[in-house]
Amino acid sequence: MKLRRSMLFVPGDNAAMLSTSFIYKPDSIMFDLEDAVSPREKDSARLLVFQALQHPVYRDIETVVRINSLSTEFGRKDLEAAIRGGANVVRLPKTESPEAIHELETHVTRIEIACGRPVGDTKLMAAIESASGVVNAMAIASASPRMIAIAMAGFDYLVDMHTHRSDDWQPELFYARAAVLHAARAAHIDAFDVVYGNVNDDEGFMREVKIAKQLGFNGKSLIHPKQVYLLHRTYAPTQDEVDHARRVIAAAEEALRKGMGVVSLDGKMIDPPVLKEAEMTLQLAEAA
Ligand SMILES: CC(=O)SCCNC(=O)CCNC(=O)[C@H](O)C(C)(C)COP(=O)(O)OP(=O)(O)OC[C@H]1O[C@@H](n2cnc3c(N)ncnc32)[C@H](O)[C@@H]1OP(=O)(O)O
Ligand SMILES: O=C([O-])CC(=O)C(=O)O
Ligand SMILES: [Mg+2]
Repeated sequence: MKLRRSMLFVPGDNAAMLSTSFIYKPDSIMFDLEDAVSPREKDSARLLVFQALQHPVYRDIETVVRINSLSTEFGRKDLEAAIRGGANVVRLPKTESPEAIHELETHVTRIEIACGRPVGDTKLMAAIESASGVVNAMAIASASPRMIAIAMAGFDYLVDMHTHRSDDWQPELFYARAAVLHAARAAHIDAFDVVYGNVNDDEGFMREVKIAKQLGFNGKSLIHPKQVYLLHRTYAPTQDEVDHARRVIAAAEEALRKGMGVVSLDGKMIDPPVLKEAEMTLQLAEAA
């Protein structure tokens, strides 16, 4: 089980951040060449990211590169740098259709062959940032066997929807979160919740982390190192949850020995889905 709770954005033009981001131990590091980099820095950022990808400190951590859209003058050059540099995953921003993934995949395969990487080695993920993207989320999530995740991108999405982010339970994001999550689960890939932009508001960030966890997201895209720690702490099962999961598994094994399909533990039913949930809790605790 590859743990993907935290995917930390690192602006591709920031040499200092590129050289230190691994110390914060996010599950994945995402070097950004898109919106965190101004147009005049795009070329130098691409070179910095190409070099960072090859540094030994990034050998043991999943590296992701957010490229510019292939319809821009930067997209194809970004993709060359990401694949030749050895990025594990390419993140396509503002994805609206499965055709965009097919186009991306054609270029990825061509570049892998050209640079001698095994075909299929580079994985893909898509950020969903518009109403069209949300409506097409299922087709996007299942557009390629290279797809490992889709991410809900709240900033651009809420602009497209003519609204803005609220506090509390965020009704403006509910449909999109649910749609992206269902698409990911149906395609058996991971799902990331939105970036939280106020790095000084831990309480607001934690509110969103709890929503994401409760809905079932694997994790969130992050923009600041302290968000990594806060998120990992919330996603980790508590000792009580681990103890309970162990008791559920023991009860289920006992039931199996006795030939019973369903038993009760502390008055609560234990059946196959309850057992599966307990196993997932232990897997998550072990991986964390
Ligand atoms: C809607 C979107 O597209 S979101 C994606 C694009 N946006 C991004 O990529 C933004 C990424 N985040 C950042 O650039 C920064 O965190 C900012 C600009 C938001 C805040 O930066 P700062 O004010 O410098 O934060 P702060 O002073 O708290 O940083 C503390 C330390 O963490 C480092 N740090 C901050 N953010 C990051 C990051 N994303 N990755 C790596 N290191 C980081 C800083 O370099 C600093 O290191 P130092 O103590 O060694 O000097
Ligand atoms: O992709 C992301 O997570 C961030 C982003 O661009 C957005 O919210 O518009
Ligand atoms: Mg965006």
